[in-house]
Order: sequence, then C-alpha cells, then structure tokens
Amino acid sequence: MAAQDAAVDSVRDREIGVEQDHLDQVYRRLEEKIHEAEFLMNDAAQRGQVGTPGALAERDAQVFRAGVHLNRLNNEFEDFLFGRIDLLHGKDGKKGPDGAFTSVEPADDAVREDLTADIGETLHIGRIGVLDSDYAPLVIDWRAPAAAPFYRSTPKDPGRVVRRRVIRSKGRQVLGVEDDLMRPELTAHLDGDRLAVIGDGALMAALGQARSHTMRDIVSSIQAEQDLVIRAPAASVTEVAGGPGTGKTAVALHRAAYLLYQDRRRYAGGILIVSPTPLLVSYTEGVLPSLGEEGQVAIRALGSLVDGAEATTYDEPGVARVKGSSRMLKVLRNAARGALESPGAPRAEEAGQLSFGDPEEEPPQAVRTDLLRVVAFGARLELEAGDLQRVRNTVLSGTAPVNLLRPRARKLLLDALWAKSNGRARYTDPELAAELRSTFDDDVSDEDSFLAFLDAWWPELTPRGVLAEMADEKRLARWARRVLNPREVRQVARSLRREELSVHDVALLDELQLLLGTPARPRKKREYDPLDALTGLEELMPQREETQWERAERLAAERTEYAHVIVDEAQDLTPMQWRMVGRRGRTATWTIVGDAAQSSWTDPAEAAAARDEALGSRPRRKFELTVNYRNPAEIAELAAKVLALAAPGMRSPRAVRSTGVVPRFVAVRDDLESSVREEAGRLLEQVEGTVGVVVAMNRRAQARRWLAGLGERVVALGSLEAKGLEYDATVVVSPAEIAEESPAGLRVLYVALTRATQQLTVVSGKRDAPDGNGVPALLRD
Ligand SMILES: Nc1ncnc2c1ncn2[C@@H]1O[C@H](COP(=O)(O)OP(=O)(O)OP(=O)(O)O)[C@@H](O)[C@H]1O
Repeated sequence: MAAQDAAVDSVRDREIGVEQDHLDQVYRRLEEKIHEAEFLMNDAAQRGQVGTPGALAERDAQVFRAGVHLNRLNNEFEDFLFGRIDLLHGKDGKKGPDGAFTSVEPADDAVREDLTADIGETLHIGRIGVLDSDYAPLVIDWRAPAAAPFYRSTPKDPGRVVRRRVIRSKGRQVLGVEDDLMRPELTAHLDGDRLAVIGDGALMAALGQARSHTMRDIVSSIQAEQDLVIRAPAASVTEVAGGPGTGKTAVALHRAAYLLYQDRRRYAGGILIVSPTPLLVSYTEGVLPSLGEEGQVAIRALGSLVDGAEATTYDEPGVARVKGSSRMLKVLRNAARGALESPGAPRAEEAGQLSFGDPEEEPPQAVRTDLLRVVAFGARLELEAGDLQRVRNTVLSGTAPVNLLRPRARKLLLDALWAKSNGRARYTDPELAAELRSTFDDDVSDEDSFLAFLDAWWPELTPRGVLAEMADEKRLARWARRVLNPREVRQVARSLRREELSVHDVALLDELQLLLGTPARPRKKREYDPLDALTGLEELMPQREETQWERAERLAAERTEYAHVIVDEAQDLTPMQWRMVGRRGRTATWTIVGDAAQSSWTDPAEAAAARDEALGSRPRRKFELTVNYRNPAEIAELAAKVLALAAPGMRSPRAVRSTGVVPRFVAVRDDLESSVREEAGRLLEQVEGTVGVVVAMNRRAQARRWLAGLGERVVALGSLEAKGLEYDATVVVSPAEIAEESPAGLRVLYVALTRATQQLTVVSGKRDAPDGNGVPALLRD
C-alpha cells in the first residue's frame, strides 16, 4: 500500500514539475512583455521632446496603451494559469487567432481501432492570453473560443478533449493538479508517454473552502451549464433563472468579463451591473479585477444608481410597496407640476403682503408670486393672480419637462404684458410693430423685478426639492388624489420627512429627474490639471483636444446609459426600479439573472409587467441553472420545506455535495441575545471562515449589539440584506418573525436559510412555536 502511495506521489510530483516548467516559461515571457511595454512608454516620452502636434497626439495615445498594458501585466494574478486540456488531433488543420487549432471534432483517424490515441495538441488556460515570441500560444485566455472545451467537455460529450486538468498555484509556484478523464476508454499518449491522471474533485475542493467577505472568481471550475450562459451571444436579452447557490451572480460577473474580451470596442460604452444592496456590491467587487477587467464595468447598488444618492435604509414593507408600485407615476407627475405652486422659498401669502420692488424693505427671497408688476415704455403694467394662473395653465398643458418649459413661460408672460401695454395699437405697420415688440421684450426681460419674479414663479425644480414637498401630507394628498388612500398618503409623507433617503426613494428621484428635465447650462471651463504640466501639452497646444485619459474619465462621469446592463437578483426590482434601470440601457443588450422564489417584492406580477416594459419587444433567450453549489444537501433539504410554502410547485436546485452535518435547532424561552451570541460563538469555533447572523429587519441594530466583540468574521444582517451573500455558517433567528415581516416574508426566509456553505443553526423564539426538538412550526414536515 505504502509503495503504491509513494508511486502515486512520485507521478503527482512529476506532473506538478511539468506544469511548473510551463509556468516558469510563461513568467519569462510575461517579463519580456513588461519590458516591451516599458520600452514603449520611454520611447513615447522621448517623442515628447520633439513636438509637432501630430507626434504629440500619437505619443499620448501610445503612452495610454502602454500604460494599460503594463497595468494588466503587473497585476499580481493569483493562480494566473489554472487549466490545461489535452486534445486529440482535430478534423481540419486550421488555426484560430489565438494560435490554437479551431476544430471541435476529432479527426476520423484520431482514435485507433485498439482504442489507443496520441495527443495532438495541449492548451494551457489562464486569466489572459500569452503568446511566445513565435506566436505559439503559451496560455489561452479563458474567454477565447479555444478555451471553451475546458468548460464544456463532459465524458458524455467530450469533443477532442481527452484529459482536463485544473492547476492550482500561488504566485509563481504550482501547488497541485487535479485531472478529469473525458475519454476514460482510451489509452492516450503524449510525446510517447502514457497520459497520467491525478486525483479528482477540483470542483469539490473549491466548494469546501472557507469563505471570506469577498467573492472569488470561479474560472478554474466553471461548469458546462454555466459556461453556456457566460458565452451566450450578447444579442438582445439573456435571461437566467436558477435557485439559490446555482452561481447566478458568479456567472453574471464572468459574463461581463467575457463580453469585454469578445468585443471590447462595443462595450467601451460600458457595462452596468445592478446589484440589490451595497453589501452585495462590496462582496462581488473584487471578482472582475481578478479576471483582469476594471474600468469599463460599473457595479452599482439599486440605492446608488442616481448620481449623488447612496441610500442604504429601507422603508417599512407597506411604504416600500407603495413607493415601488407604478401607481407612483401619476403621483410624481402631479407633484412635478404642482411643486411649481409651492416652491421651497416662502410663498407670498406666507411671507405677508410685502410690497414689491424696494430692496430696503424686503429680503430678496420674499418675492410675490401672485402679482407681476413691471414698468415698460414709462407705464406700469401688472399681471394679477388670475392672469398668471392662466399663463401657467397654458404652459403646463404640454407634456414637456417642467424645467424646460421655463423659456415658454417667460415668452407667454411677455405676451400677456404686451397685450396689456396696448403697444400693438401704436403702429399699424407690421415691421414697426415687430420692432417695437422686440424692444419691449428686451426692456422688460432686463428688469430686475421681472427676473426676480420669474425665478420665484417658475423656479428650477430639483428632484430632491420635489420629494421634500411630497413630505407635506396635505400637498401629497392633493397630488395623490384617487391614486393612494389616506393611510398610504400619511405613511408615505411621514417616511419622506426622514432625513435619509431610502432605497425606494432613489427610483422616485430618477423618475422626477425625467419629469423635471435639466436645463442646458453654459459649459464649465475645464479645471487646471497638473497632468497637463507633466506632459507639457497644454503650453504647446493651447486649443488642444482632450486626451484619451480625459475623455475616458469624462465619459465615465457623464455616463447614464450603458452598452450592456446586467441585473442581478432581478426578481427583487420594483416596477419603479425597473423604469430607473431601463433608462440606463435603452439601446443596450441585457443579461438578467434571478430566482422568482427569492423575491421580496410583494406583487411579482406587477414587477414582471414593468420588466417587460423596460425590455420592450427585444427577443429573449432563456437559460436555467439547476445545481446548487453553495448549500450542502442537509441545508438545501431544510430550505426546500420553506420553498414548498413560499412558492408551491417550484423545484429546488440539486445540491452537489453533502457534509453529514444536519442543521441545529435551538429554542429560546425569553433571552434571544445570549442564545444567539452563544450559537454564533460556537460556529466561529467550528468553521474557519465567516458566520452570518440573519434577523428580521427591525432587529438589525439590536443584533449588531448582541455580537459586539466577537470579531470580524461574524456579521449581523437584516433579512433583506442577506440577498446574494454567503457564509461558512449562518444563524437564522426566529423564522416566524422573518416570515411575518411582509407578504413576501416566506420568500425572504427562504433566502435567509440558503446562505450557508457548511453549517446552519436556527434559533427560535416563542412566536416560532418550537417542538420538543426545538424545530419551529414553519420548518416541520
Ligand atoms: N462552477 C463553480 N465552481 C466553483 N464554485 C462555484 C461554481 N459555481 C458557483 N460556485 C460557488 O457557489 C456559490 C454560489 O454562487 P452564487 O452566489 O453566484 O449563486 P447565486 O445563484 O447567485 O445564489 P443566490 O441566488 O442564492 O444569490 C459561490 O460561492 C460560488 O463561488
């Protein structure tokens, strides 16, 4: 036995040695490429000394390209090289742009009658492609077509692949290899030696690893059904459904990297990934940089999609339900127009009957808006409340955004004043009359009193300002007439009086932005940039174009529309959020991943209708992921009981592994705190990685206090914040409380129960009616 083990070890060492040699060669080549990039940078800098404008622009572009290149190469990639496939000879002898043979099918004579075969091609797969100096591929980028068989090949449908190998390395050292044989029936030879096969279970090893607070990429173990989604053509809409832990988030991130690789020019327009919470954003943020992609992808939480907003608080379920519903559209339309009547500055009647025009007597903000008085051609002209209302109604009868109607309002005011001035009667000659009118307009619109009036009577409205107006219950009741009931009006108004924006307020802000419009402003002069001094370009070309850097920066800052939009946890978007997200991808292609069974939105049918509207008539391709890579079978089985209640008829994904550790149940009489603390402490001792404690939303703050001092590996989460996250172990506190939080509570509980990769403890209170074993009513058979 010992001799056999030793033999296996020596084969393993030999195979590791083979991969180590290859990795050394790759790093030598990478160093050469870094030198090349540095040379390019230096060369470009030299050119700066002799500067015709053309040469300077070229230099700028070259510095930019070389900089990007260097940056990617210098990036310390963990396991830079992670895979290898050994392939039979292919059907034809054609090579693709990555230097590999393109054929997917083996040549007719690739396998001899006695089931022996020779390996015709060996490809190494890594995070980026590297060619040697003869353009032979040392490493194939994982996203290249030639790498697809690494993910797709199965013993049932092996194509040309004989052996698929996962290589584990750290820095520059190969630590291990794991092989899968795709054609176990063959005796294959590579350069005359029999092909060795080492170990199995690369995927299982990855799944069993301790979790940290950041997600890892899965490039070395993407599964075939996931690969189909990642490489699906970008056309129109790709919809992916799958239960908890099936890799939807992971697949969405890898798809972003794939799309960029495949068509960088097209996606220079940016890829937006919409994520439900800031916690999930920070959990996933590291994955794209680890795949060598940064910059062109923006991952934003739903509460941060509008510039300047960073909402993290949640409304109570009842309020969220109103704010998320498309009923709000009508309310917002009324508010956007109605807010003109009640601008933030005190209105005339509130400010008292102040006379108009004498700066001594009156603070500048107390301009009356129910009377316009000007002097023109030596006479005093007035428009009174009734006249003004008529003008306003005429202007507002159109559908254009309110702020953009201001020039029209100004014009109609002048018309009304002109009508009062009798100016038209003075001349019958049309040319003279027109000239007089133009002088009249110029005179009046230069008058301070006219300008001050216009500012007060038709102020530029901001989304935030209008939302603040909606906090006034009486006003909101007017705007929401026949749309919201009095209770809803009271609740929404009250929620808007809070200082912080809620996640649902952000979609309202975005809608208001559209309803109000942004008036054109004079272009701001560019600020002084120290980089200009460095490059010396500013002095040489005073009228210069912006550099590529500046352009990239400007586009990123200005970007509100993207070339591809990926929506994670799509089941949770409210109708108002779909409208907000839809506006960011009007001409985009889309990838939408989600699981209806995990939806925390109360009315999925309404949300589905809003989603259809956002996506329009674009054709959709649907995919389904069926394997749960996160939860062991023991946890998945328990969660399935809640699924049966939350979404009857929906199937659970198949759990891919089992740990033998069943969930633990603890019943508590009165003191939740000490039990939760104790259970969290117990789990911290049993697992190496993170522990999540999930409680009902209204216990969030409390739960944080309970866990104080237990260290960074443990976190307290409100049920809605647990979306998409995972931990080595979780404590779910009072399933009944979570389930009763909202009409979607059972689905939220299903989310909470599916967060652990190893262990789950359920702590029940009185409300849970636990049985003698501590199992709460909701989780019994
Ligand atoms: N092919 C794979 N190889 C290794 N790990 C994988 C693979 N696919 C998924 N995983 C792991 O499984 C876990 C679940 O993945 P992910 O969070 O993407 O699932 P999800 O479908 O988004 O789940 P949920 O709907 O519950 O949010 C992650 O730890 C992920 O790294």
